[in-house]
Amino acid sequence: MKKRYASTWESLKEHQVPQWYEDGKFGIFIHWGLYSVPAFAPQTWELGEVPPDETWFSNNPYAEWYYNSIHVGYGPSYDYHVKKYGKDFKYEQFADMWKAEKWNPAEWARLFKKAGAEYVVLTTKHHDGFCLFPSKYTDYNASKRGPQRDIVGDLTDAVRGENLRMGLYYSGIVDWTFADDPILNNDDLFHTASPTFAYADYAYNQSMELIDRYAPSVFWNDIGWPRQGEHNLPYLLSHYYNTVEDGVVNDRFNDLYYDFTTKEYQSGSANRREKWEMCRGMGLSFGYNAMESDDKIISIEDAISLLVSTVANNGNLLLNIGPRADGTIPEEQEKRLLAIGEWLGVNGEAIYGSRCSSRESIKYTDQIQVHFTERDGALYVLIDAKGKSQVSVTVPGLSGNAVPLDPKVEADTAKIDGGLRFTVKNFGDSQNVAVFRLNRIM
Ligand SMILES: C[C@@H]1N[C@H](CN)[C@@H](O)[C@H](O)[C@@H]1O
Repeated sequence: MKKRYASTWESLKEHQVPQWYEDGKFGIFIHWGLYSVPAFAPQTWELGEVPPDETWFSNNPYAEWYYNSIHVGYGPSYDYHVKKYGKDFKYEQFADMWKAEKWNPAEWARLFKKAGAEYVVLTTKHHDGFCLFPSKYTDYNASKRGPQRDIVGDLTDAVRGENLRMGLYYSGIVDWTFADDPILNNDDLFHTASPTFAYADYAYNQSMELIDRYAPSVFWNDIGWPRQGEHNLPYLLSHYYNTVEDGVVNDRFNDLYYDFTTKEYQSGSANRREKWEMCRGMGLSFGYNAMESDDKIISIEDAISLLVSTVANNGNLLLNIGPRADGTIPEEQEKRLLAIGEWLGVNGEAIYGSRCSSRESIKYTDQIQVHFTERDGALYVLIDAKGKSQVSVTVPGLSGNAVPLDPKVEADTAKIDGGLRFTVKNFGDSQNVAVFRLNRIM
């Protein structure tokens, strides 16, 4: 019997995180839209590295913030815009320059499958208010302008065709088509952005539209929910769960409710006793930044380290790609997705369907880290060499026969000082993280 949720916080709190989200571990975030046309931002900091003040917002590394970055009227993006497009060029003009002429959603979906992702989350409306779906509530959308197609629907079909879950991102509290005072600090972000009841109804209506049209497995709201519409949330979320029984929502509804909490780069917190998700771009931006060349984005080793450390601490990794305006995925981003997929192809047994071990991760003085996951009565030991070609570490309190999942890993294990000493001489096809299975949990 399908559970039915009432539009009350009490009823919503009975919702459990579904097994597919606990098991899935790895998703692909996609930021694609008008901002992909200029594809520019200064390469400054990771979110959380510096305070979210005027310096951050006027030197915003997020290319998808291009509208606000030029709207503040000074700074690197403003200077770039004036030089490239001219002072009088309006952001909205990008709506007729974005053609997605080389876009092949089936190709994207095949790549995400090869990357070992279990779910995908696509922006349906970012802060600029441009919708990637044929919304009844605005013509400022991709079926009427630019690509002239239902981007959300076409990708949803392709992703589901590869048996992956499709999630949708919605910019709940910020929409610069309703309120576009320049945002220069977090007070602007949470309090002056879209302050009207009219916008709250708009956000509610569009969210219902997305739920009813696409039944997304993830409803990924961003930044917050319009304060004037908080009373609507129990109905919206119960409608969502009654429509998508195994759907999940994040924690960006004004801290009122969540299935999973979120971290973004260095911002946010993770509690390994709860389900959480780490999201980040491959570089400093979510939207494509043409300045972010191969040497400026996360290395393959660091991406695998991030996946392993996130999963071992009860998180999922939602790694973002920023496609070009024409619909192609930059080669350097594709290279990382394929490498993660190859690593998961060899070591995925320790990742998919695993659960957080009671053993906490260990960081050794030379930065080497050892993480643990558990699954079906086995303990997995994931040794992250952090760039070293050979490592030797003793893991206390372990015993038993440790078998590398990658047959090309050359390693010895020995009982020593009440623990197991692992000496890895060759990481085989496992980049910088060698994984061992112990068939009984000690
Ligand atoms: C996933 C990211 N979330 C932030 C808000 N913290 C957005 O401002 C950013 O553009 C991106 O969508």
